Order: sequence, then structure tokens, then C-alpha cells
Amino acid sequence: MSQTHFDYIVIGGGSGGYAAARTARETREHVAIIDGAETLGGLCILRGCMPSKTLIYSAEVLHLAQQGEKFGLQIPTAKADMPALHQRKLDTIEEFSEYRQEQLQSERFTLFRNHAKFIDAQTIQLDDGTRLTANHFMIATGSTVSVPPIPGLAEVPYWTSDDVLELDFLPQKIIVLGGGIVACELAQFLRRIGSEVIQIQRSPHILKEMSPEAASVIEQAFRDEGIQLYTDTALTSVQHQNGSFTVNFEHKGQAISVRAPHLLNALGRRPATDGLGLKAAGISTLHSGHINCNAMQQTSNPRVYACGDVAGPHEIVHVAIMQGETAAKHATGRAAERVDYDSLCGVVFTDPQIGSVGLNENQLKERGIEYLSADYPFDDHGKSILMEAKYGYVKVLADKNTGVVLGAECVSKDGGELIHGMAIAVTLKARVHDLLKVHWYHPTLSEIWSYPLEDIADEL
Ligand SMILES: Cc1cc2nc3c(=O)[nH]c(=O)nc-3n(C[C@H](O)[C@H](O)[C@H](O)COP(=O)(O)OP(=O)(O)OC[C@H]3O[C@@H](n4cnc5c(N)ncnc54)[C@H](O)[C@@H]3O)c2cc1C
Ligand SMILES: NC(=O)c1ccc[n+]([C@@H]2O[C@H](COP(=O)([O-])OP(=O)(O)OC[C@H]3O[C@@H](n4cnc5c(N)ncnc54)[C@H](O)[C@@H]3O)[C@@H](O)[C@H]2O)c1
Repeated sequence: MSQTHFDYIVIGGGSGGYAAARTARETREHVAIIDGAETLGGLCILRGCMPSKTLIYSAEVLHLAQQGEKFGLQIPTAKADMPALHQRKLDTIEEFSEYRQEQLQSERFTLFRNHAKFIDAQTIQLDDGTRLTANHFMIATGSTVSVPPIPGLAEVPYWTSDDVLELDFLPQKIIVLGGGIVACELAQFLRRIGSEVIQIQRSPHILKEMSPEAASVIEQAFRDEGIQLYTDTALTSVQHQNGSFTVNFEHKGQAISVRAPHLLNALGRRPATDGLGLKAAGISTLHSGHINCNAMQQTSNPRVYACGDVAGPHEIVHVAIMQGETAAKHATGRAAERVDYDSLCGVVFTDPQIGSVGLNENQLKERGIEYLSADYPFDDHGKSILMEAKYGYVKVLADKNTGVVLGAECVSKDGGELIHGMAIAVTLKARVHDLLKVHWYHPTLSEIWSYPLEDIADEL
């Protein structure tokens, strides 16, 4: 009879689950991974980070080519070749997913291609009826698109990010619902490949998790590129008739109605806990639906851990991996460090990008930390001027007494790369004076950091 008891069982073989399985396997012999997906690989590789960034990069190259004149170039026709764009994405993703599949299928693990659910505190049942037990479990089942209760939305054939990432034709016109990261990254992608885009956001600013200053820069860039952006709205209803979507909403006291042949629902994602039998295992969830975990990612059932999108609080890949590693070390009796969200690094892959790290001004104020802040705009910086990349700014926040860098923000071309200089500073608790010893090379985008650092050093 095949094995039914394991040292460690992971449900979900995405970024978080694989990190947990690999870490547990360092010291445990019998580790199983269960994944019910038709194609193995997880969200990041198959329908998240990697396909979206592959397409977004092509759209950025196209955008630059279309700006040829600005650079003294004649590029008479530059346009998206949709089947070729799609094929490039497929080829790129295939390489990543094959590698992940090899890892999951390696003899280091026992892999079950099934859906799993808990039937009691220490037993899971696969959809073929097999029952498995383990000393410890990891739930890493990810997230699914959510459909908020907007009248009509659930009944219409809207697209999700999955559909946009599979496009092999150019949608002439599309309405994008939402102003979160998925909505913004894909709205700009669609606009740049040539679609007419109407974007509708509920809050006064898009990207409401970011600072209003950062969001304002992206809003300006979107409007300059021709995205018809509405913020501060209330969606009232959605209809689909004769191949056309109608979205009705309120904006500045007016009832507005927009129409397009395509509709992208980017109104958020929710933790994938349906059918997992959490109740049977004594696992509690938060109001948001995320699995309730302590700092070691342990759930209310101490035998069971959770990581990644299903656990929150930040649905980004490196956090899923860090949580998975912490959890597996803890479960296997090794020293484990909690994930430090005070040095969290985040990137929004619009153009300009937003990179952020550490604590923001609201968090510093809430915690009563005295801080100094300085910023510098890219429209007054040599390298960005010669690159025609003048949107945005950098900002540094440092402890008023010690000069330790506590947070930073960068809104600019390649801001997701630039922020990593400050991510190192925040994580290693570097002081402003230490950072001024760095050889900031000229002319680079990165040297812009030296200006706010100098301003803060002068004030200290
Ligand atoms: C369009 C888009 C772009 C994104 N871009 C970025 C980005 O640029 N950077 C970034 O950091 N993050 C990005 N994200 C978020 C990132 O993809 C996720 O945070 C991350 O992939 C989550 O990993 P995970 O391990 O929690 O879940 P997943 O990778 O989703 O893995 C969950 C796995 O569990 C399996 N599963 C589910 N239920 C069961 C069950 N009952 N039994 C067995 N198996 C089950 C699924 O088949 C799946 O393989 C993006 C997301 C989207 C949608
Ligand atoms: N670059 C990256 O790291 C990256 C890229 C893509 C996604 N992600 C992750 O994926 C997760 C999901 O992203 P997302 O953009 O789908 O979700 P989100 O929760 O960030 O955004 C959802 C948007 O929909 C709006 N919304 C929700 N309900 C609404 C309603 N009833 N009426 C009007 N508006 C409504 C919200 O205000 C918000 O703007 C995020 O947490 C993000 O961290 C990360």
C-alpha cells in the first residue's frame, strides 16, 4: 500500500507552497505536495507576475519606439503584433513553468495531482477519496478573482486578468473596473498596445495603498497616454447586450454610462479557501477571508500553517516565499524569524513604476516616530532628463534622532529597480551618513538618491 502518513504535507504547489516544501525537505524525509491544478506552476508563473511583466515590457518597448521623434529617431510604424506578442509570452512562461514542474515532480517529494480538504484536525482527503495524515501541514492555496456584489456583474461575461494575459488580438475598446495594481498595470498595457481604455476607480485615487503623491503621478501619466480615467466613483450596475457592455456609475453627483465590447473585472482577489474544510480542522479565518496566522504562520490548529495569498497580509510573491520558509523551519523545530513587514518592499509595474520600502509617513505618524523627510524630482535630474523620463520623484524618510533610513519611495522609470538601493538601507538599518559614503555614479538614475540623503544629513 502506498504511503499515507508524511512528516509534512503542503496543499498548493505555487510560490509559497514550493518554498515551504523545499525548506521542510532540508531536514525531513517524507514531504508531500498536493496540487489540483490542470497545469502545475502557480499563479506567479502561469497567470501572474511573469506573463504580465513579459507583456508589459513589450508594451514599454513599443511605447518608446512610438516616442522616437523625441529621441531624434524616425520610426515610422511601430505597433503590436498580437499573435507574436502572445507567442513570446507563451515561450517565456513555458521555460519557467517547466522548471517549476521539474522541481515539484522531483523524487524529493511525493506529488499528488488532486484537490485536498481537511476532514478533521489532522487528516486530509483527496478528491479521489485517498486519506492522508501528517505531523504538520501547510496551506498555500493562493487566491481567486473576487466578484463584488455590483448589480449585474456576476451575470455578464467579463474578462479577468487571466483573459488579458491570453490575448492574441487587439481589443479595440475596453472598460477596466478597479484601480488596484492589477487594474493599473493591465490598463496601461492595453492602452499602449493600442486599445481605447476607460478605467473606473472607486477611491479618490488609483492605487489606494500607495501615497496620494505617488498615485497622482501615475494618474497624470495615464491621462497623458490617453486612458480615460474616472476616480471617486460608485459603480451602480453592469449590463451586457448584443456584444456590448454598459457600465453605469456615479461621478461628481452625475450618473454616467460608458460602453465597450470588452470589460475587465479587476476589483480584487480573495483567499482560495472554498472546499478546504477549514472548520473541520479547527482553522479560523479573518474578516477578509484570509487564514488567521501568528508570526510563525501557524493557524489556530497548531499542526497547520498557512502562507502566501491565502494568508495575507501582502499578496506578493517574495512575501509568500518568506512566509513559507519561516513556517517550514518552525514546524520542523528550527530557529525561524518572523517576516519583517517593517522593511516590506513593493513594486507597481506601471510606467513610471512605483517602488516603496519600509514605513510610510502614515505608519511613522501612527507610531509616534519623529522623522525627517526629503524628496527630489526626476524632471530636475541629469540622467532622467536625457532619457525623457521626467515623471516622478524619490523620497527618503529617516529617524530624526539617529538618521537611520526607515522608508523610501521612488516613482520613476524603472523605480522597481531603483528602490532596491534603499531596500538594502532599510533592511540593514543604514544611516543617512553611511549612505552618503556610497560612490553614487554619474550619470545614473540611482545617483538621485544622494540629493534627499544630503538634505536630511544637513538637517540632522
Ligand atoms: C495579474 C497578476 C500579476 C501579478 N504580478 C505580481 C508581481 O509582479 N509581483 C508580485 O510579487 N506578485 C504579483 N502578483 C501576485 C502573486 O502572483 C501572488 O501573490 C503569488 O503568486 C501567490 O502565491 P501563492 O503560493 O500564495 O499561491 P499560488 O501560486 O496561487 O498557488 C496556489 C496553488 O494551490 C493550488 N490549490 C488551490 N486550492 C487547492 C486545493 N484545495 N487542493 C490542492 N491544490 C490547491 C493551486 O492549483 C495553485 O497551484 C500578481 C498577481 C496577478 C493576478
Ligand atoms: N506588482 C505587484 O507586485 C503585483 C501585481 C499584480 C497584483 N499584485 C497583488 O495581487 C493582489 C490583487 O490585486 P488586485 O489589483 O486584483 O486587487 P486590489 O485589492 O489591490 O484592487 C482592487 C480594486 O478594486 C476596487 N474595488 C473593490 N471592490 C469594489 C467595488 N465594489 N466598487 C468599486 N471598486 C471596487 C478597489 O478599490 C481596488 O482599487 C494585490 O494584493 C497585489 O499585491 C501584485
